[in-house]
Amino acid sequence: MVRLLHPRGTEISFTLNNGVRIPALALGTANPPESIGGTKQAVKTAIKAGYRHIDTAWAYGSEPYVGEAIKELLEEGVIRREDIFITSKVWPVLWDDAERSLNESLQSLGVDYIDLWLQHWPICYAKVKDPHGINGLSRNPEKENGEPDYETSGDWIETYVQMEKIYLNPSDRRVRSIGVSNFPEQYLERIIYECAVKPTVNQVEMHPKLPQFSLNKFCLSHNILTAAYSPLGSHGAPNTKIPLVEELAEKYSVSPGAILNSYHIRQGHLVIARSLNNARIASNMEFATLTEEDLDKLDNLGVTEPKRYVDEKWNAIVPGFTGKGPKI
Ligand SMILES: NC(=O)C1=CN([C@@H]2O[C@H](COP(=O)(O)OP(=O)(O)OC[C@H]3O[C@@H](n4cnc5c(N)ncnc54)[C@H](O)[C@@H]3O)[C@@H](O)[C@H]2O)C=CC1
Ligand SMILES: O=C1O[C@H](CO)[C@@H](O)[C@@H]1O
Repeated sequence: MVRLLHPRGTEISFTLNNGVRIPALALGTANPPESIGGTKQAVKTAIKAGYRHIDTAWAYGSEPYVGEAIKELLEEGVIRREDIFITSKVWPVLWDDAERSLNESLQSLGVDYIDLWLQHWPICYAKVKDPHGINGLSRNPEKENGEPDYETSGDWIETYVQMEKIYLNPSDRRVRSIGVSNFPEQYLERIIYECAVKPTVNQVEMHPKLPQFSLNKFCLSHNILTAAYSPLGSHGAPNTKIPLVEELAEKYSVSPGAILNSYHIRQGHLVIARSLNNARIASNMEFATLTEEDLDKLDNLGVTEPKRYVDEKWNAIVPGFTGKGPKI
């Protein structure tokens, strides 16, 4: 058994390409609708345990619960606003109204700035009213034939252009940094070529079964940090059951969740893991100083057992996605 003195994942941070410091490990809040109310307690537990980064989005419906947690933590004197880092995102139904997205996120979160604001997907969706949707809009609008209802006249770069305008306005302090999510290399190239502000982060699905070698190489060469979402394999955390991950958890005396998070932090990537369970929130913070050999073995799973878990049918419009669900 290897025992090393080391920090926890929550104590490690990186620097974005605009100089802003970002905590490496975030608590995810894309909780299912039936348990979304548990988000408030999870955020409070996480921050009290040492997490300093919360990942949310306009589309998750979790922002009001994150907001309630932050309000109480501020009132209790546990943290100051500047002690925590909040990431939020613009969903593609607001592809041409980033201003509305930002104002609604700020309102729901009860804060006056967001630390990192991402374009959630390079997609333009039609705006369809839905009283059960997010702030009155359908999250994933569909046509009568069940196909995704894209705004075909839209250009996904419009969202980023609107975001950078807000970020670049010196009298506007609502956003400390901007970035993207689910962007393949060729889309990043277009942003770098056509826009004034290079994204600080590209948040993508990433774990040993989807190590994103080529995208990471591209992002590293452009000083864009990659952030790993669904590190545990999303719903039900299937990656925690991988025998190699269990073996490494035993070797380092940490949980399988901590091995999966450390896999990214050890390589200089951000990582976002979700849980509503106090013990798991705490165990996911542990950090294992995985060796090069361990990392190589984990990377090899991307060759022998490749899998993408987040691949819904409306994603298929983005290069690299099939829209056919988790099996590839
Ligand atoms: N930008 C984007 O398009 C996306 C961003 N995200 C962000 O990334 C976050 C994390 O990704 P998710 O897909 O939510 O999945 P995840 O990979 O974090 O796994 C969540 C699942 O793992 C379980 N779990 C957590 N810790 C565990 C442990 N130690 N042992 C066993 N089970 C454990 C949870 O109960 C839940 O079922 C999201 O909550 C969201 O904030 C997620 C998907 C897409
Ligand atoms: O962020 C997101 O979360 C869901 C999957 O959990 C996905 O639709 C979106 O990109």
